[in-house]
Amino acid sequence: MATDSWAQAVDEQEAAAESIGNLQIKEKPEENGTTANAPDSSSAVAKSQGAGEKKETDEDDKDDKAAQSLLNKLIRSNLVNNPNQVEVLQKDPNSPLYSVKSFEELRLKPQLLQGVYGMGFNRPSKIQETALPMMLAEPPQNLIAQSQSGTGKTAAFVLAMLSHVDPNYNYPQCLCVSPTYELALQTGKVIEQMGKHYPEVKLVYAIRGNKLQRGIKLQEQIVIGTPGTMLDWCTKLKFIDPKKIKVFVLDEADVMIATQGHQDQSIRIQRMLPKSCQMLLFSATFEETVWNFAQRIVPDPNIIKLKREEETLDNIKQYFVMCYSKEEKFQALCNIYGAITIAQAMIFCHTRKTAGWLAGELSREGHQVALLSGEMQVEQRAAVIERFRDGKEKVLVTTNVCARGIDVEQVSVVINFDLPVDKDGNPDKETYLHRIGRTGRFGKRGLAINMVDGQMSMNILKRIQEHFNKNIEQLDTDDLDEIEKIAS
Ligand SMILES: Nc1ncnc2c1ncn2[C@@H]1O[C@H](COP(=O)(O)OP(=O)(O)OP(=O)(O)O)[C@@H](O)[C@H]1O
Repeated sequence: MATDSWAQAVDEQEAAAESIGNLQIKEKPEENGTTANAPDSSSAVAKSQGAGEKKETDEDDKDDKAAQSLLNKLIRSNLVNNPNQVEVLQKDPNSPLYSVKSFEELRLKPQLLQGVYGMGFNRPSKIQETALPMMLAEPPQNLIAQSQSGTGKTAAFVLAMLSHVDPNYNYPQCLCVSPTYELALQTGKVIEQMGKHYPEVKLVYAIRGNKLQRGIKLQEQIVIGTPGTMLDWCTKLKFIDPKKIKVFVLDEADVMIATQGHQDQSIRIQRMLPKSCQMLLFSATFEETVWNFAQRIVPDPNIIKLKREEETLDNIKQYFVMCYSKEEKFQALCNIYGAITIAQAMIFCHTRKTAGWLAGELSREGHQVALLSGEMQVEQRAAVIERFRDGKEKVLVTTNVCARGIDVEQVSVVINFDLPVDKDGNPDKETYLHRIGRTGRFGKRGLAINMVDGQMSMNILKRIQEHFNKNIEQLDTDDLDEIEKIAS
């Protein structure tokens, strides 16, 4: 498919594509330590956007934030190392700002300290250094915290919730709302792990499918769930007495506001809570809409921000190859593979169809190829990325939507089989930078090869080049000596 016709191809694909709204997680939370009243997984599996809510657009055109966020959680095993400094805006600028370098300084309950160390945490992460003293202060302080995924936000608010509950009282004291069932489950798992040595504290999931008998009052101290069910449990069903809530956490605020209705439901829950209740809101990004929402949820907040480390194109050698069809592009790719040793490469295509075709052709050529495609469920996608990250496959072919926001650290070669363009056919510079660029963390050199297949894509390439003011050299893939040079 020529790049020029991509928009049409996407349209066709969208018309035919199935929604990926049925992302499912099968596992049931473990029941050791902090006890979880999890619903039967077969009945409780809800749609990622909430059962019954129709997704507005199809996968190839939609930035499915909830799925991305979940994927990142599933494949991440470590803290993201961010060299930036946290910015702190205190409610009361005159009060001293505490920051801790160890968990001991927080004077946690011994059971919780044991839980924290049991999870392998040696010291607080950058965001935790400042957020934890604020959250654990007396009287408790409200907090809005923004930092990219993987910087330790979940662990921080879980520790705050576990510290504030009183296990002697058998009623809900902490509410935590998450945008989807799957994200709620992930947080629930962290609560269970961290509360492993604190079995008196119990947890229940307020999610569609967890049907409780009418008239009951919850005994669990922590309720985690999606906003709609949580609201019903506080209002119509009265399983929770909102007046007794001490801590209210709103997680993944940026994902939350992407779903119509979640904002209103969250605000309605918040309005029922007592003035003394501690309000905590977390977000990976902080655009205007998130900020407006955050201010409605959290009165008199302290604010902590940790800026994302910017990617750059320094240290990246960029080339383009002139072709006239996808077959020629494939041939050029084979020539490159024939001439240089590529440990691992990521190849980006516009559509699932091209990605599927290319993966098939490459594997016929004997390459170990992994394909990341939109129709896969989120867990399958996580498994593919994990295998690739572990080096089990050497080539990962994907569409941009699938791979957006995912860092596969060791990849030194990125191939744009199709150049990234936005819906209007303009160069998508941000995506280009994200695909090719590197942060200080992976400061090693990289190689980027762009496949151009006509005048239109040549124009796009020129605009990308001008924007970044970095030269993209032409590569003649029929000349083996020339290809060899790029690897040196
Ligand atoms: N202090 C710490 N020391 C070591 N590892 C930590 C620490 N805090 C959190 N982690 C680990 O780092 C990873 C990211 O943490 P966490 O999930 O809390 O981040 P997050 O900012 O909430 O990101 P996301 O929203 O994507 O989950 C997890 O694997 C977590 O177990």
